[in-house]
Amino acid sequence: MAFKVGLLGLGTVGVGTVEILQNPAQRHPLLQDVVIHKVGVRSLDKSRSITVPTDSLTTDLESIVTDPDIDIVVEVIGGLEPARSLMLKAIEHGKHVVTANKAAIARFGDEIFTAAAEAGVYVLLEAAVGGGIPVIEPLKQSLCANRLNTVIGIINGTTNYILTRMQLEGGDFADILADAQTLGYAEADPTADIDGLDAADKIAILAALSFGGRIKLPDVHCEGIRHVSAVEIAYAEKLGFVIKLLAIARRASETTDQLEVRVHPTLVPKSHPLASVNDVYNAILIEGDPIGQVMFFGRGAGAGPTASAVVSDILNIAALLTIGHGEAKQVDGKPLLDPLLACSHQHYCAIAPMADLVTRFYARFLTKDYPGVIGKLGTCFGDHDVSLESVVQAGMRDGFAEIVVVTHDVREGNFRTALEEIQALPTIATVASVLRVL
Ligand SMILES: NC(=O)C1=CN([C@@H]2O[C@H](COP(=O)(O)OP(=O)(O)OC[C@H]3O[C@@H](n4cnc5c(N)ncnc54)[C@H](OP(=O)(O)O)[C@@H]3O)[C@@H](O)[C@H]2O)C=CC1
Ligand SMILES: N[C@@H](CC=O)C(=O)O
Ligand code: NA
Repeated sequence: MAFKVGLLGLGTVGVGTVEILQNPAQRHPLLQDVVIHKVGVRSLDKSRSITVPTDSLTTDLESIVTDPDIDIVVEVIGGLEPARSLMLKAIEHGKHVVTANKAAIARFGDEIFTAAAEAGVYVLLEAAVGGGIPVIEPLKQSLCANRLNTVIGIINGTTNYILTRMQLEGGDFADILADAQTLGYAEADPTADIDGLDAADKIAILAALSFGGRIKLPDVHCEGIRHVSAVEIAYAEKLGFVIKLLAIARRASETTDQLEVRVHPTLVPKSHPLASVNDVYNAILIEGDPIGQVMFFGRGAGAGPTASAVVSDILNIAALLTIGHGEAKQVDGKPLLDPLLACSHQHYCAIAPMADLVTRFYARFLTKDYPGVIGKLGTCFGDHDVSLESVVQAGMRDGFAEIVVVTHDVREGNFRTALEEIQALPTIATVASVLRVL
């Protein structure tokens, strides 16, 4: 039995996918039953590192998603449109969909999964989060017996690559970003990586799967790495931390159903398992009851790793088709979907305001070098219940005394109010940096 794939996109991930499908030896035998029927691209003239039959290449992507011969549409063009419309049309035409497109799923997941449930088809997205790391399928299946509490991840390969190289070798941000683009890690528009938007899309998807409800993307607090300077990386190092762009989703407290869902650069203690996740590697640490902590680690971007996830989704669908998806069990004339593989959440999760977040903070101040400055800082913080774990007067910078503070766990709203008062003190020249600490 041959299952026909319509591939939308032949860029980094599309090429990686073709490479696996064209080389089935020593992989799962089911791969031999999967054939690439058509490939949709923007330009027919572009030179490609792989060869596909010229009569399968087309710029008419609509003809792929409506082709009655195609069983599975693989969407790896990226972006919002026409990716959204093409996926919806494929579903409407009874095709299963595999996508790596976290941006489209994070924004249009409701519409896409509702349409898929209506049509009795699967939309699988293992490649959309953590590239090659299996994390979507484990959340849906292997971990489904757990009450999950926390998901913390390094889930953007480009920023992890940049931060790692900044930490290890200094180096110019723009040059390092250019390397990440050459290696195929970055999005078509790398601001999605640098400003944390790609990680926000991914944590919204992970939170929805972990906590059983949809997430409104604007509810995800999102900060990127533009303001992480070499100075902060050096201070973090001295204090026993590394700086990572973390994406965090967790229950805000035992007593409410509210979640925290946020992305921001974070000082991570060097002893923490996420601290040693470097370069393009991603890792997702999940905590649940009764499993405790479990961590997934691997390459979060790049052609081969991402294609590994795409092809595993194709094979999952091929396996279901092999045993006769839709032929045996039907409800209202529609094929019954495996409830552990399909997405069927209806309600939206409530997200706690950032002001209520309880966390540690790092802050760096430039002050006039008068006696009593540290005391004034301490008083402002103390007035707002912000207790300090360490205060270091580190030296002079640009004629100002540099003071670095790390707090205990405090309420973010209180910390920000104290910071406003501190900023207004005549002795304070600048609040040079504020970062959260894990
Ligand atoms: N790169 C990575 O490491 C990862 C990427 N992803 C996701 O995978 C998806 C694809 O990424 P990637 O492979 O890097 O992207 P690329 O930019 O490398 O490739 C995009 C492909 O889609 C084609 N394409 C784009 N728009 C259109 C259009 N309107 N009509 C026809 N063809 C179009 C392009 O055609 P042409 O070649 O003719 O220009 C190209 O072949 C994205 O959603 C991305 O977020 C997920 C995980 C990792
Ligand atoms: N641009 C993304 C690619 C994978 O999703 C990243 O850098 O992680
Ligand atoms: Na994955």
